Amino acid sequence: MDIVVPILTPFNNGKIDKEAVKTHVGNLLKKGVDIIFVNGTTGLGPALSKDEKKEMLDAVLDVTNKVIFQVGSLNMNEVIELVRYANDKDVLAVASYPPYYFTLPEEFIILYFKDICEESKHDVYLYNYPGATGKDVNVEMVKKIGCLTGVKDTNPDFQHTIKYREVEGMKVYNGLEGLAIASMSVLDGTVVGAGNYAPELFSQLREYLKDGDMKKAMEVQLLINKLVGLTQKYGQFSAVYELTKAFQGYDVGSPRPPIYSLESKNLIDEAKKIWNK
Ligand SMILES: O=C(O)C(=O)C[C@H](O)[C@H](O)COP(=O)(O)O
Repeated sequence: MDIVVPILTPFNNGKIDKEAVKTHVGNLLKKGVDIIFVNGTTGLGPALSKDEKKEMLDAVLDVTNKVIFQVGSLNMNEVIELVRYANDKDVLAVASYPPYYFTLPEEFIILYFKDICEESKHDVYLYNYPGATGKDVNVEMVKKIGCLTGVKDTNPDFQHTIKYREVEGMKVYNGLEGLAIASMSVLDGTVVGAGNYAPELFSQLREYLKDGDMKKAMEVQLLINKLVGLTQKYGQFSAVYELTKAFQGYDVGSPRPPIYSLESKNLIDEAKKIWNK
């Protein structure tokens, strides 16, 4: 039952604040988080330069090697450079979303992941996020790619996620907070952006599941849903920064445009009414 957090990327004056990264990672691990997913969606991965992606990896590795390093890009030279960079590092895996924006034949997506596997000394995971990339790398494609050993499926269709279990030995996660209770019950765990600001809730959820207390587990899941729903009302990728500061008690800088900062006291007031931590 892994709790994987796609860590936010803390910016100060447009630059990555490495000390804030280290403080945040250290706190998350103390609160029961098992793995840090670097350069994911919550981490604004697609909006980072290749050097910033490396910077984030190095900052997190200063604290832990329980890292999945997301390397996806539309520039294959950058993807390969990031994979090679990770080859010299101690990480659990590299991961990538499929090439987005362009309409591509299935064969090109298969070749993309095969090229990454060819270059990587580490396990290679799929970050499947059809809602954002417009591509669904389903279990049939995963079988054709033949070298992926893990998947984070950000997908409200839990049947779709479960189908990856057909691939022997593959680590399977779902990336939606609303499915955390299901992911921690029958998958290898959950990947949750809300884990940045409420790691305690996912740890609590896991304990209740381990104890077989489904009533309490569902209560925590419904509380998580309320918090995530609130962030979506304000703009979830900006709200994560404000809620992390409010609930975890340290500054994590701000997002960077086009993900603009939120200056909203209402968000914090409403969030504290939901979760009186
Ligand atoms: O941030 C990441 O990298 C994650 O893995 C978690 C989810 O993939 C994203 O938070 C997107 O979630 P939604 O926008 O709510 O669909």
